[in-house]
Amino acid sequence: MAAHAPLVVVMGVTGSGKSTVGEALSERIGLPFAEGDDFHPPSNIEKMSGGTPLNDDDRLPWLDAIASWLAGRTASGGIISCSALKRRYRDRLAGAVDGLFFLHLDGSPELIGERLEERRDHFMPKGLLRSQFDALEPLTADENGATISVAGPPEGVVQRSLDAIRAPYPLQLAPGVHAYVQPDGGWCLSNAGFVSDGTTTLLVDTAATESRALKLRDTVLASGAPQPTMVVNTHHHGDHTYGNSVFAPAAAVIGHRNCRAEVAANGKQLHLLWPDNDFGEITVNPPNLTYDDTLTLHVGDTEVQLIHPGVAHTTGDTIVWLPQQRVVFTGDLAFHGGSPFIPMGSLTGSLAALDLLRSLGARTVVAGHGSVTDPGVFDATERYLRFVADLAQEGYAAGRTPLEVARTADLGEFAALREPERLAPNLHRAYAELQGRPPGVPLDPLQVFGDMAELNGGTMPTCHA
Ligand SMILES: Nc1ncnc2c1ncn2[C@@H]1O[C@H](COP(=O)(O)OP(=O)(O)O)[C@@H](O)[C@H]1O
Ligand SMILES: O=C(O)[C@H](O)[C@@H](O)[C@H](O)[C@H](O)COP(=O)(O)O
Repeated sequence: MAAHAPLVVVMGVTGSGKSTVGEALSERIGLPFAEGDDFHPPSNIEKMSGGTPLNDDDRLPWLDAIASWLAGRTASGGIISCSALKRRYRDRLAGAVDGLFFLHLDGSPELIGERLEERRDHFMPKGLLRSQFDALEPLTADENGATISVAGPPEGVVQRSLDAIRAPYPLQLAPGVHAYVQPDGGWCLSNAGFVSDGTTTLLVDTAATESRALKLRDTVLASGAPQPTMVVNTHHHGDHTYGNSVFAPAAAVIGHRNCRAEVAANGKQLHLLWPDNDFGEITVNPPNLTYDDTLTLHVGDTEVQLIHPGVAHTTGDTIVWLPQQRVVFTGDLAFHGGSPFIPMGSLTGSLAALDLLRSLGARTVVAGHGSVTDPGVFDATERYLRFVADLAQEGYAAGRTPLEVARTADLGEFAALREPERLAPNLHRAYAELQGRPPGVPLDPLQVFGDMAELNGGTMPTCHA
C-alpha cells in the first residue's frame, strides 16, 4: 500500500537530538513516534553499554526491526529515530517502504559532545561518539532526505525539521535526471522533473503557484543545470501548468495539441476552484509547441520520448519516457498514495494508459503526485479504477446517483488513499461512459465539483499549494 503520510527516519550520531526532535515532531504533526533504541536486541545494548561500538552484523537485525515498524505504517505515516549512519543501512530501510524521508541531525563533535556530557540516564557512553562520527556517511543527492543543523535551541531545530519534511525536494534518479517532489502530493502539490546534460535543460511540469515555480527554478539552477529551454506539460491542469509563465518565453512550452487547447480554454482554472488561494502572478501560457501522437526530444545523449496515451486523465495527457534511464514521468495518469482523478478524461482510457505505461518497462516511476515509486503504482491505480467501474455499473443499474453511490461505498483498501472525495467525480465519468458518451466529453463542472464538495462534508477540499 502506498504511503500517503510522511514516513521519517530521524538519523544522526548518538546525542544529535534524534529522540528530542522526533518526539517534538510527532507532537507537532500528529504522527506516531518510535524510539529506535527500543528495537535493539539486548545484546546490542549490552555491547554499547560496555563501550564497544556495534558492527554491521550487530546492526542488521535492529535495522530489519525498524524496517518492519516502518512497513507497518505506510498508510498512517510515522517517525522513528535511528542513527542510520551508513548509506547501506539507509538503503536497507528505504528498500522496505516507498518515499522514506531521512532527516539527518547534523552537529559538530564538540557541540554534541557537550550535550552528551549533560545527558543522564542513558546507556550510551559518551566515549562511543568518536566511533559514531567515524561510521557516519552523510546523505547524498540521490537519497530522499535533508540535513538539518542542530545548533541552537530545540524549538528552532524542530521548526527547521518540519520545514524540511514539508519542503519540495529534488531527487536524482540517474545522472542528469531529477524528480522534483512536492510533499505530500495533496491537492495542487504536483511533481515536476528535470533532465539536463549541463548545457540543455528540459523541465517536466511547472507547479501551481508563482512562488513554487520560482523555487522549482532555483532548485534546477542549484543543481548546476542551466535555465530550461524546454518545458513539457504532462496535461493542462493548473497545478502542472500555472508556473509556465516563470519559464516562458525563454523556454518552449511543449504539450499535446489538446493540452494547448485546454490550457487556453480553461484560463485561470485554479482561481475558479480556490479563489482565496494566493497563486501569485500567473499568466496563462499554453504550450506553443504541440504534437499529436509521439515526439522525441534530445537532451545531450538522453532521449526523452513524449507519448500521448489517448484520452485518459484528460484529453491531452503526455507520458514522458526516458528509455535509457528507464524513468517515466506519468503526469496524473498515476497518483502515488492519492486517489486517481478522471472526470476530465476517461475510465477505459485510463486503464489503457496504464497498460501502455506498464509496457514501457520503467524501473522508476514519477507519478503526478506523491513520492517517487515503481511500476507497482500502476497496479494500485488499476485496482482503484476497476473498483470505480464496478461501483458505477451497480449504481447505474440500480438508478442511484453517483453521489449516493459514493456516500455508501465501502472504500476498503482505498480508504488509505488521500482525497477520497474524488470518488464522486470519478463516478460521474464512469456513468458518462455507461451512457455511451465519448471519452473526455465535458461534464457539468457544477455537478461534478458540487458532488465532490458534498462528499467532502459540504466544502471544497483545501488547496495545499
Ligand atoms: N537543540 C538542543 N539544544 C540543547 N540540548 C539538546 C538539543 N537537542 C537535544 N538536546 C539534549 O541533548 C541530549 C541528546 O539528545 P537526544 O535527543 O537524546 O539525542 P539522540 O536521541 O540522538 O541520542 C539530550 O540530553 C537532549 O536533552
Ligand atoms: O548504530 C549504532 O551504533 C547505535 O544504534 C547508535 O547509533 C545509536 O545512536 C544508539 O542506539 C545509541 O542511542 P542514542 O542515539 O539514543 O544515543
